Amino acid sequence: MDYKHILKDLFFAGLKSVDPHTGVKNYIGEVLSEYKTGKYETLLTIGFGKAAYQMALAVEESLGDLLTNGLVITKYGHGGTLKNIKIEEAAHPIPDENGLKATNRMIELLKKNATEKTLVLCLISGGGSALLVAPYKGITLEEKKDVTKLLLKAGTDIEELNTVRKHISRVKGGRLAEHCYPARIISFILSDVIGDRLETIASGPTAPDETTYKHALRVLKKFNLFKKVPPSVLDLLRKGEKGIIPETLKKDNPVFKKVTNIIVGNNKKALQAIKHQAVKLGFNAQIISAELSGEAREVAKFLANLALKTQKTSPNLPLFLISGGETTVTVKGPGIGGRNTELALAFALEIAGKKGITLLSAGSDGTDGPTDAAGAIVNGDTVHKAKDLGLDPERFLENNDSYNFFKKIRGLFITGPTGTNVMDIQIIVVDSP
Ligand SMILES: Nc1ncnc2c1ncn2[C@@H]1O[C@H](COP(=O)(O)OP(=O)(O)O)[C@@H](O)[C@H]1O
Ligand SMILES: O=C(O)[C@@H](CO)OP(=O)(O)O
Ligand SMILES: [Mg+2]
Repeated sequence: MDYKHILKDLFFAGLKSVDPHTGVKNYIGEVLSEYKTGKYETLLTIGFGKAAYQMALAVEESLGDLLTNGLVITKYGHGGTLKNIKIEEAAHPIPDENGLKATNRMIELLKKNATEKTLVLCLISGGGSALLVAPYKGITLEEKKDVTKLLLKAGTDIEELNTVRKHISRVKGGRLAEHCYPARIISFILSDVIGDRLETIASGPTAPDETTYKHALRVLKKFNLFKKVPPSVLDLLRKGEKGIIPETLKKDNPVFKKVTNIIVGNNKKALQAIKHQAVKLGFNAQIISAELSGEAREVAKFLANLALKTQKTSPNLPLFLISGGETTVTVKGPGIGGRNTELALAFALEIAGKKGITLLSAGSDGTDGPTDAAGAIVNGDTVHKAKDLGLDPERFLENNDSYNFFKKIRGLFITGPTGTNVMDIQIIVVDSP
């Protein structure tokens, strides 16, 4: 049986359950009832992230003319036009001038409007760290871009990456909430972080930060970046460590008395919907974890072993094994790829020649790394198919060139931007050999 279409349908069923538009509508009542207490004169919407436009659209549809003003920043190609909320587009994952300008405008907007009588609705989704960009005094945008590039390439996980980003920013690590003070803030958050850690999603602009300058320096040390990062960045972090400049906002800060953070969708919800749909189609299904992390090719080995073992021992075949999370790739080669195509290629090598196992691995946002694919679909024939075409799969993996590998063998899974963003999803179907 060819499971490719079923895997794709299941993936889309998962995405539907974490549609940010629906997520916002599910919780908008909280904003409305707060606004209707009569305490507020101004209702402002701000937002940033890959799902920002979809979230803003839901807000405009729900609140209409109650909205006073708004500005959200999303990734290029993810925007649209709204009546009351201005949509700006900027670069991700490396920030750019557009992001910087839009963020400055957002800070101005907050400065002008933030009073006790203002209710700020803040729409947060993954990608926000790059899109909401305001380097700390003494650091230029170019320097910020350099640090981001270095950290991404080094294979930092999102906690580590954002620990550094939070400490060189005027808006991350709770500092955006400070710009809103004394206004009331309700943040709707679409989580693309393992464990839904508020301080990590989009670098926690409205959440208390548990990390310190010391932690940020530790990250640079761990990845041997002391000599590589711009001196201004090292200098700032060291000043922070010595207490010369203030820390990011901690949980006892009075600013947070004004803030409510609400998660409106996450990876786990998508996995549950996939399981539900698989069962509805008459299959057995099991969620492995919504917290997969680690080097993509290692995670691939773990999943392949699990699938092979399941094939040998489970009485319930065909069985769908569902997982999610966010792996990391330490990019050593010159190739093109993302976490999902890398994982899929490594998985294909592990199950080469075996019958009955198919994997789909894809980014829920529809973009895997700097590519136009969401991920890839592989089975036991993938490696043979490549070899028949004269390709060396191991070589492609070594070069971190998984995108080109799948492009050549037509194994890419392409969806275009999906409008949502809840990390990555793997669905494996295990059938008898
Ligand atoms: N050649 C490559 N092969 C595999 N992964 C890569 C490659 N180049 C970059 N990446 C990975 O892509 C990730 C960024 O992908 P992206 O989908 O934009 O991230 P996110 O979904 O978190 O915003 C980084 O973790 C980086 O390690
Ligand atoms: O914005 C961010 O900090 C992260 C996590 O939320 O998202 P992404 O990995 O998509 O950049
Ligand atoms: Mg992605």
